[in-house]
Amino acid sequence: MSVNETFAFAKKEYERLGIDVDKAIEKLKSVSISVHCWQGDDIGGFEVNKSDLSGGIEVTGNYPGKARTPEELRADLEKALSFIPGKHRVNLHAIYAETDGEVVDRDQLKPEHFEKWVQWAKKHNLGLDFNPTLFSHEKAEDGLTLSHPNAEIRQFWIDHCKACRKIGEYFGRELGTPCLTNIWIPDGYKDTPSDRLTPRKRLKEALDEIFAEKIDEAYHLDAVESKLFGIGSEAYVVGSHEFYLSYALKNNKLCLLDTGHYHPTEMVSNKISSLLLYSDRLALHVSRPVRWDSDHVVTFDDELREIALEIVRNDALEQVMIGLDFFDASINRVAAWTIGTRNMLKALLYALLTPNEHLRELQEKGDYTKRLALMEELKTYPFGAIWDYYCEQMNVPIKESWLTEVDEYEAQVLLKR
Ligand SMILES: C[C@H](O)[C@H](O)[C@@H](O)C(=O)CO
Ligand SMILES: [Mn+2]
Repeated sequence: MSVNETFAFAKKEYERLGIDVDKAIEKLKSVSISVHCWQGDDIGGFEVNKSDLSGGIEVTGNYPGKARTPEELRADLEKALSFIPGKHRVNLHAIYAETDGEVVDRDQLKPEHFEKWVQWAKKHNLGLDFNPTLFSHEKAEDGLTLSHPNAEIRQFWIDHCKACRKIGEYFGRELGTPCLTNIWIPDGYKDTPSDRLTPRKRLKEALDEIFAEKIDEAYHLDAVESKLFGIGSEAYVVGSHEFYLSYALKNNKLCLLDTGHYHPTEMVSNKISSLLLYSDRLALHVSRPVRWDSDHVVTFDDELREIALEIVRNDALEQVMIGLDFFDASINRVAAWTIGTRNMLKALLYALLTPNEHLRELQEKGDYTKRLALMEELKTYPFGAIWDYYCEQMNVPIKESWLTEVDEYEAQVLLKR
């Protein structure tokens, strides 16, 4: 059967549940996912004086062909995006600045250092998001940055974050879509602290200074990302979930929830509706923790579907800024982007094809039998036929056919690096 024939059959199945399939597809077309550049080069960046990866995050694997230059990284991103339906965004880090061989320290970064990224984004109709990089630097060697007891080091990182907000604003003004600039810091202690409050006071003061300059939200939004622990900060992280949730609510910033940054049984899907009650917007780093914050490639698993269902059933596609955050160096990196981003979009389509109103009514009248039965039966509805049709409509390869092109790209480009 052709894609259209299987689609026609599947569409009738969903219409029987009262789903407007065409409307669901149109809605999905409007969703932009922020694709993280750092999967393409194992969070290396392009600084003249590069430091080793630090900050308590790990990239494992040594699959050949990672991008070594901005041009290679942009080419790999273009290749991956050619397999991903829809119009999306690319999420950059400050270490991806292009300074033409000049040594520019992070507190001195300027919009001009990202001009090539903006020209590229314009050419490919992409939005850009941004992150200050408060790791992989000599001034972050002891694992402390914005909360550091040394005022000079703290000021360096405050100035770096201030510079990054201006770069984010530049992205927003140039591209006509607000840039989300997300601050994550590695600050914490390996072992039991003797004082949890003082570092958090310093972080709060640092953030207050960083955000003192108001930037038009038409061009720029601020997010703060919490964490539970890192390698070397197992006992205590200054920027905990409670800290940033409170800070974001009190200062009207976006709280960014990374799905790898909570206890293994603590689900981000369970948090979204609570935040939506108190904040206009929130942000996500969708990742897949295996045993710890391992940043595995996102798969089409229960939690991904549940996150998508929470966003869709609460009509929050405009309020939740969906970013991805995984870095697997054990597989082809173009394939990693493709798998993870297509899965995020699949999960959103799955949620858009779910009779959410009917399920809500079943819950409200206490019919938990039908609620469970229907949610389970939906898992074997012909969702894949709708996804294939969507991919074909969006001129991207259907099913695993994109792998052929990835193999060719690997042979002709990646393995020659
Ligand atoms: C590279 C990112 O800033 C990083 O992954 C951060 O978002 C994070 O999740 C750290 O664990
Ligand atoms: Mn993250």
